[in-house]
Amino acid sequence: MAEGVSGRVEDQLPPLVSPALQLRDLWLRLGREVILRGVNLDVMVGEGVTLLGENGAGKTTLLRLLASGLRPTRGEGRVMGFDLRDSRAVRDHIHLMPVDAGLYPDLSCAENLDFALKMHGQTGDVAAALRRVTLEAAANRRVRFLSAGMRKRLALARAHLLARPLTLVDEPFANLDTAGRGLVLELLGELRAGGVTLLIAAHEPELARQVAPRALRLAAGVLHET
Ligand SMILES: Nc1ncnc2c1ncn2[C@@H]1O[C@H](COP(=O)(O)OP(=O)(O)OP(=O)(O)O)[C@@H](O)[C@H]1O
Repeated sequence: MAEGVSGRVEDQLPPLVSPALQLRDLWLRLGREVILRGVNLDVMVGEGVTLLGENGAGKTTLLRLLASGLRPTRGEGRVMGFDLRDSRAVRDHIHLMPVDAGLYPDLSCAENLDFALKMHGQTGDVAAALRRVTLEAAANRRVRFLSAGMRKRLALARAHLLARPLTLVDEPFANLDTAGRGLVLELLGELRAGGVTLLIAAHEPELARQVAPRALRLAAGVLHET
C-alpha cells in the first residue's frame, strides 16, 4: 500500500510554481541554546517535505517557528508569501498538528472538530471525518478520556478536514498501530493530492517519504538536503 500511495500522490500533483516557504539565514536562540544556525530553505506550493533529525535536533522548534509560535532571533522568512513575523497572516494559511495532538481535553471529539472549523471560518462534515479515522463511536467522548493513539487519529482528522494550504505535522506516526499509520499515509496523501504543502517531522523516513519525498535533515542547527 505504501508504494501505491506514493505513486498516486506524485502522479496527481500540479506543477510547482510558487513558493510556500522561503527561509533566509534564519537563526533562533532559546535561552542559552542556539537551536537554528543560518537555516535556508525554499519549498514550493504543493511540495511534500520530510524533516529528519535526532531527538533534540530542533524539528519541533522549526515547525513552531514556521507556525508563527516563535520569533526568529535573526534572518528572514516568508510563509505562503507572508512575513514570518506577521503572525495573523501566517496563521490564516497554516495548520500545525503538534506531537501531543493539541486538542481541547474537555471538549468531545466532535466538538474539537466543530471548533477547529469555526476558528477558520470553514464548514465540513464532522461525522464523516470521525468515521474516516474510525472514531465515530467516540464522537461524544471527551478527549481527556481517549488513548494517545485515538488522540492522534482525531488530530489527523482535524488536519484533513481543515486542509490548510501549508500543513505542518509533528511526529504523525507516533503512538499509532499499523492501521493508524496506514491512515496517516492515506489522509496526508490526499491532502497533498489536493495541493496542500506538507512538512512532516518524523523519525520514520521510510514512511514519511511516501507522502513527502523530499527529505531534509536538521543537525547541529543546520538544515541539509539528504
Ligand atoms: N522553550 C524552550 N526553551 C529553551 N530550550 C528549548 C525550548 N524548547 C525547546 N528547547 C530546546 O530546543 C532543542 C530542540 O528541541 P525540539 O523539541 O525542537 O527537538 P526535536 O528535534 O523536535 O526533538 P524530538 O525528536 O525529540 O522531538 C532541545 O535542545 C530543547 O531542549
